Amino acid sequence: MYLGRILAVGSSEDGVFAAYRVSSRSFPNRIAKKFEDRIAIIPKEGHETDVFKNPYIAYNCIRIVGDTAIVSNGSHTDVIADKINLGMNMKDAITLSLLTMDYEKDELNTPRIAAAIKDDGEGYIGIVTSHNIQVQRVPSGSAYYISTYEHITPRKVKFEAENADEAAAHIMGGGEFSKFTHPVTAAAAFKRTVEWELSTI
Ligand SMILES: NC(=O)c1ncn([C@@H]2O[C@H](COP(=O)(O)O)[C@@H](O)[C@H]2O)c1NC=O
Repeated sequence: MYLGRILAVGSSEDGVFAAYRVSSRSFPNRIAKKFEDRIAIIPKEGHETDVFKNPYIAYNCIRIVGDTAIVSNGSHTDVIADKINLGMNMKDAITLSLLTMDYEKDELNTPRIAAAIKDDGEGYIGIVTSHNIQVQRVPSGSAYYISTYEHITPRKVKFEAENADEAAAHIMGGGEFSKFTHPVTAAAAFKRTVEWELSTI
């Protein structure tokens, strides 16, 4: 089954995570690139001009703002992160940003999906489509995912990861996520004790 872009957030006794996967039929020549406090989705070398063919394929997919990790499938990652950085709560920051930026105006009306999670395990996950907007709490001790196509409401999932590398690997093709086609690249933030660690595949 093809789900398009997929994100997941959650927590267990092992730690707190935010994870992201690009699955893509049209733009498979992309990688996740790690910076100090963020991970970006960018074209592979030789495919840089793809960003002029489609405005939705290069963006920060994960940002860390203090105790909070933000994950999304587009430029709204930065809008949400900036609002949280200014003191807005996660629910309002996600809802307001999804409402304002709306679904993507491409041939598929691709939804925007987003989530944020604090290092205490409390989070929110949401989506805006052409016909709906939904933002839902993620309680500490649970994990949820959502995607741009097919699974367009938050779904509880067993997410097995003890660090950022394992979280990126899990969403790329472990457990439930192994059923979903066209994996391209993945990214994850994980916090066990002191610092958020970041990983890419
Ligand atoms: N975020 C992304 O990485 C991303 N990749 C592709 N899209 C959009 O989704 C459309 C369909 O792409 P695909 O057939 O690869 O799933 C693309 O034309 C583009 O407008 C994206 N936009 C949202 O998911």
